[in-house]
Amino acid sequence: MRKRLTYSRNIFIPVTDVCRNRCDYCSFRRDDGRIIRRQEAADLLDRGAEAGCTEALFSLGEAPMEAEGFFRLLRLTGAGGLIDYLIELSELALERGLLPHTNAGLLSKEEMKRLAPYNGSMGLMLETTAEVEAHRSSPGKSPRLRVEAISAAGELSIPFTTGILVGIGETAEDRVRSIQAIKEIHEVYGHIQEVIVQPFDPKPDTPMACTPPSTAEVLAETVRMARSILPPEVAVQAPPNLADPLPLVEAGACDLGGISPVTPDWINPDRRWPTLEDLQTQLAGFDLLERLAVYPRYIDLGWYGEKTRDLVRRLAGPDGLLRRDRP
Ligand SMILES: O=c1nc2n(C[C@H](O)[C@H](O)[C@H](O)CO)c3cc(O)ccc3cc-2c(=O)[nH]1
Ligand SMILES: C[C@H]1O[C@@H](n2cnc3c(N)ncnc32)[C@H](O)[C@@H]1O
Ligand code: MET
Ligand code: SF4
Repeated sequence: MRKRLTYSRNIFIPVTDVCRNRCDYCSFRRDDGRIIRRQEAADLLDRGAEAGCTEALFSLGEAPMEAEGFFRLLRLTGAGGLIDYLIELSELALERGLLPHTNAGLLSKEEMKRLAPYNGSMGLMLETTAEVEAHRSSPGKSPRLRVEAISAAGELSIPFTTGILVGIGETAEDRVRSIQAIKEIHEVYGHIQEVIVQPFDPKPDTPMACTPPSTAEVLAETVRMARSILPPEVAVQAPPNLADPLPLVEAGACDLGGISPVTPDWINPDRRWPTLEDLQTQLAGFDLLERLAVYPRYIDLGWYGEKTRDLVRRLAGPDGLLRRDRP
């Protein structure tokens, strides 16, 4: 049988680039940040729906409420608070047939509990369990806090995406420890649907502009290590806009993550996603299958937001992937 690779057709909605952290590798965060308005989000979501997308990835700076000036930006939207606004945006996505997946950085357990009903799944990158220089101005990248937040999502039975960022000053042993930490959390709660092996990509005008990214060999070795440590039901994801996917798939990655036909990857804006036709060519010999924001196993378990239930039922086929003959 040909090997199967999954991906999700998504649209990337940058909610706000205001962030309390300052990661040395990040070019997404802005001092003079902005917030997306309802109408802008609705227009993007309309375009996503038009292009056949099934997932809306909402990403934003962490705890923007703690950053100066955000209160004024949020007031422009008329929303009562950040979580209220994220819920409203999720509703706009659901109305258009897109399943929300939110990665907002650290959220409290109470915040996750409020937002989860409107999300197919949620995400938070562990990044690394090591104390790295790149995170010296990012209190929210504390490994302990990230492990606690991923665990809290498990207590809430939220299907979860996490991962490691490779090449930010961690060692090979640190990468093993990071993957082991994810495995241990999953052993307790069983909610980790995928682990992203995300290569650091240098950005101009950031403190890490001149830091060389990891080599293809290190990335492939990291994927192989992750595949050997994580249990088989946890997918290893390799984003195809940041590195040649073929060696990573050969090393054990089985998912390509979100691929947006409409929006750029706002975190890596100069790294265009390949088209599906490109991927079919690059990955000849593999079957590319479209999945939803929530993996089949969690659809079976009923572990997805209750407000997403009708849409999940409409989109999912008998195998839990995207239904081909959609009504
Ligand atoms: O928890 C998540 N982290 C996400 N992260 C991390 C992840 O590394 C990716 O899926 C891709 O890297 C695409 O570059 C993103 C980072 C990006 O630069 C772009 C998209 C995403 C998407 C997600 C996501 O869906 N969930
Ligand atoms: C959403 C995720 O994007 C990742 N991220 C942030 N900046 C970069 C970069 N320069 N290169 C690669 N990934 C990055 C982080 O891992 C974050 O958690
Ligand atoms: N700011 C969050 C984090 O780094 C979400 C992704 S980066 C925009 O965890
Ligand atoms: S990576 Fe996320 S947490 Fe770090 S500065 Fe960028 S937006 Fe903030």
